[in-house]
Amino acid sequence: MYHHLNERRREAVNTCVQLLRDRSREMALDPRFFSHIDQVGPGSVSSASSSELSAATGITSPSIISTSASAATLRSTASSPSLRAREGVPAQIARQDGVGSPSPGGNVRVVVRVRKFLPRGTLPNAMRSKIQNQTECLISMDPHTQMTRLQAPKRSPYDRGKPKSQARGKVLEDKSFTFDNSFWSHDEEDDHYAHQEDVYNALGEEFLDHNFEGYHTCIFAYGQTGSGKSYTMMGTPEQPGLIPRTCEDLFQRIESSPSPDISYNVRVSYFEVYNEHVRDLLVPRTDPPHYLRIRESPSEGPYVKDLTEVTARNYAELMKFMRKGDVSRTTASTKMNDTSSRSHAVFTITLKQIHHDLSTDETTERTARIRLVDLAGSERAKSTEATGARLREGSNINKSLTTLGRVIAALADPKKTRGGRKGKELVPYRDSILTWLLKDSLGGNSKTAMIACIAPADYEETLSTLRYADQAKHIRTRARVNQDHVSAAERDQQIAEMTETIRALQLSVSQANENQRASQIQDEKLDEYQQKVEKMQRLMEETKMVSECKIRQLQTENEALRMHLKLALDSLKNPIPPVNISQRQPSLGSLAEVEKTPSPTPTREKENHDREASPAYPSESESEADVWEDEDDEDMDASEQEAYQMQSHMQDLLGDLSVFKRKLATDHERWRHNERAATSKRRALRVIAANNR
Ligand SMILES: Nc1ncnc2c1ncn2[C@@H]1O[C@H](COP(=O)(O)OP(=O)(O)OP(=O)(O)O)[C@@H](O)[C@H]1O
Repeated sequence: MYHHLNERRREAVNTCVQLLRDRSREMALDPRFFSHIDQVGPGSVSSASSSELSAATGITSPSIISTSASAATLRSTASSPSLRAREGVPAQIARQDGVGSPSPGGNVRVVVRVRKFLPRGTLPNAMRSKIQNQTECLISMDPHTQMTRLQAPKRSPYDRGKPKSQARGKVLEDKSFTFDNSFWSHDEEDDHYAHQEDVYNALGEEFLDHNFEGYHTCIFAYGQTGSGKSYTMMGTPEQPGLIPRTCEDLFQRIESSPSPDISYNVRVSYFEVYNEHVRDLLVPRTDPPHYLRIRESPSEGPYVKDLTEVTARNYAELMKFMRKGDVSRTTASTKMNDTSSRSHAVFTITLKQIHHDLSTDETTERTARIRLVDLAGSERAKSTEATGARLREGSNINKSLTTLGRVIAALADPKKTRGGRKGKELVPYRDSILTWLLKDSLGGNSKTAMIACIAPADYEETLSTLRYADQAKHIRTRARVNQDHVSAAERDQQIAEMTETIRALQLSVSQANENQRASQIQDEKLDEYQQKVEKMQRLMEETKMVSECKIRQLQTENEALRMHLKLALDSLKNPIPPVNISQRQPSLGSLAEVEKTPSPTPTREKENHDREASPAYPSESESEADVWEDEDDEDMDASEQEAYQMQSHMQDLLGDLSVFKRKLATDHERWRHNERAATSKRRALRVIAANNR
């Protein structure tokens, strides 16, 4: 039974290979591709044949046989031009029906690339000494089998000649691994030297084909620091890497699209994960840095909230955004790399293709996400001799890469990924920001490739990278075409719904504006009223002060009058006893003296004369006592009169005072009443203003 099944499987694969060869010849493929296919010949398909075929073509065997897009998929090979995307897309889009038609995923595609020795002048100090010690290249690659061989370094002189068991250090062995591609970028003199262009042709182009078919893709570069990740992904202006080449090819394909029925929309975002924080690379740096949050949606998986996503209308615009993000990326000079990437950078292009079929009036939308990730390099604190911030960065980089390793290990283990909920929880995506964000790319709806970058002369680091990569080969993702098919009726309904939503939104916006205006008016009124109240308060206080001053003055006056009155009454009650006349009458001698006085006043003279002439004036001979009595009586009358006048004046004053006091009390009461009213009005206005906000 098993044998029979195996036989049938072999037959099917052979048919596929034949089909593949025919189609490939039709398209005049790169000869390297044929040599690759030849490896997957009838003799070699029995063990793990499907995965080898997948390695050779980038697709899995079931899809070759069964999907309607098989012919198109066959054209999407490592070195083929993207004819499928350029020619086939319109037809395919029109042909595809249903929402996100399922298509089998595939294994993560794993390629490895070894870099050259770097010129000594360009090397950081720490690497110079390292390379001085290890000038031999430990890597060899077979372009036919795509095998990468890691040779153990020569044993130390101390251990030379001794049996392995007696050697002092660890016994190092040669190791071999087979990957989907082994890119030899060590010696340009060699025939199989892989330039930047070759890497793009073998991997980037095929992945772009997948994008035009509607698949999400992800290519990430992994490797120790200084191994060539950024060179492979970004490259240099003279030698552009995978990202700029993908951008260029993308717009070339769009611009040469033969179908006028398809419109394209390209959006781009760029972020970095630095010290377990996400930072938008398309917005200017801020101090302190602004980090973004991660959310998870049931349909799209984890995503970065509020990430800038801009539309790029042509290649130049796309490159402008790429450069802008690149400049903003966190890099630093370390002992291992002068421009070491201290963060994981994720460059994402979203390609939307909208095809409208005029004959049926139907619309088909395909959305593909192209994720290109340049990871920070794994590093050993000992090699980098990092301290402080660099050491912290290094440990965070290592933490996320270790988690990535655990995620890869879990995904590669069928026991952990198969089955229900329980199995899924075994993949520790959430243990680092990087793995959480790459969740979909690593184990979900995506076609994914890993580029393992290695240095030519570092046995231990290279072995660890190759083991990592070897494990990743076993991961299967579940990529599907992300396509929405909308009939004319559905589209009309959508438009009606959207129009309704827009109307409701406009209404709420205008309502909000009105509310804002009303609250502004309320605020202005409140301000005005407050100003009035303050003015009134000031006036009241001034009036109060004047009143107080008046009261004080009146009180003083009152006091003075009271004293005066008291004195007057006292003097009335206790009149001054009449003064003895003899005391007052001057002596004759003295009168004589008076007479002798040279110049009596004319008045006195006149009085004397009058007195003599008029009987009304008593003569001097009349008794002096009578004169004094009359004078006393007159004095009494006058002072009594004065006292009465004063008393009545005082009573008037006291009356005025009490009237004034009453008035003051009324004013005070009115002022307090106004104050209370103002306070309650203020409170009411504050409540109205708060309700309006
Ligand atoms: N294939 C290659 N051909 C020529 N030069 C290369 C190649 N790969 C890497 N280099 C050079 O090696 C140096 C280190 O490479 P790169 O900066 O890409 O390393 P990295 O892995 O990104 O390091 P890090 O993780 O520290 O950022 C650079 O000077 C780069 O130009």
